[in-house]
Amino acid sequence: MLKIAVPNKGALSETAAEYLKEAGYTGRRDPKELIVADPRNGVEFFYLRPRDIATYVGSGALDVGITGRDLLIDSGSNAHEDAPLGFAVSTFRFAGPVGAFTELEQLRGKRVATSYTGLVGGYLADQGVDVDLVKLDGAVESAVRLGVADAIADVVETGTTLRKQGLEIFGPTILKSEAVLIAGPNEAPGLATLHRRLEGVMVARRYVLMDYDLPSRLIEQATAIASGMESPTVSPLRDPEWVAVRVMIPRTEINDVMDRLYELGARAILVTPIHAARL
Ligand SMILES: Nc1ncnc2c1ncn2[C@@H]1O[C@H](COP(=O)(O)OP(=O)(O)OP(=O)(O)O)[C@@H](O)[C@H]1O
Ligand SMILES: O=P(O)(O)OC[C@H]1O[C@H](OP(=O)(O)OP(=O)(O)O)[C@H](O)[C@@H]1O
Ligand SMILES: [Mg+2]
Repeated sequence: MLKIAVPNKGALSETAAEYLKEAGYTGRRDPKELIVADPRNGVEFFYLRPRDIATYVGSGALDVGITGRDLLIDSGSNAHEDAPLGFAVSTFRFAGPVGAFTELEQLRGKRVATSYTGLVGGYLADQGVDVDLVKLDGAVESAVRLGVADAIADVVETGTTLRKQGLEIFGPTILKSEAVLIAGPNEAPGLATLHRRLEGVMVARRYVLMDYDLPSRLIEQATAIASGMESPTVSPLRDPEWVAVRVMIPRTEINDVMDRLYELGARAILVTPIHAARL
């Protein structure tokens, strides 16, 4: 059985559970369950605190896990990133009171609050900037206003939390983070299957199928607008002057591509979701 560590709460847990469900695994029904066996798929899930997942996987106690790249690096564990998963996307940034700091150097000798002392300490050591790190558990954005730090380093998604506390980001991006599949030091049979299944979920979420009819003389121009994964599927229609075309396109481009294809002369443009994929 492949032993898989999954987040039991927090920002990663809900989407991680959805990914696993869409990948065909049986998740827990009750949030109090900590261990769930899925013998049909040859795996066992361990619901753990996101911050502890890299520790369990790095030690070899569990084979693989889903966590954040920032948490993986922060842990200093022996686990490694196997695949990015495309959700819980954020950046890790320094922030200070509006107008107070413009560059990293200005942090020298200052108090910097963070929940990620491993990640931030490592980064600052690489940059040769000595600071006084203040370790907090969360809600780090309040640390400056409350006087325990001069600046902070934390997860930024929209930047709303920072702004509400009168802070602004400055200096270089410490890390671009997202949820990742991690693996431990031992070889884990079954990891390749899990990896392919999760990648399939990512593709199914990110792409849609677009079908349309087109005068056949326009196919080259249409391919320049939407080229698909390898190349569009082109099928004959009863009218020899027309063809039916199918392409995969990123969800974010649906309306732009439809507008451009319609202007070119495509008609009956239909978009359908993908439920599962193996590329
Ligand atoms: N607003 C956010 N947007 C994207 N990713 C986020 C966000 N907040 C936290 N994360 C990511 O979630 C992971 C942290 O997970 P964890 O569940 O410990 O944090 P949390 O959501 O702060 O939980 P809690 O605050 O309940 O302890 C990190 O990988 C972090 O980058
Ligand atoms: O840039 P934003 O969109 O505002 O999101 C970033 C915030 O979200 C997370 O906080 P969370 O709510 O998990 O609280 P925490 O700081 O106590 O962990 C993170 O720690 C930041 O504070
Ligand atoms: Mg949080």
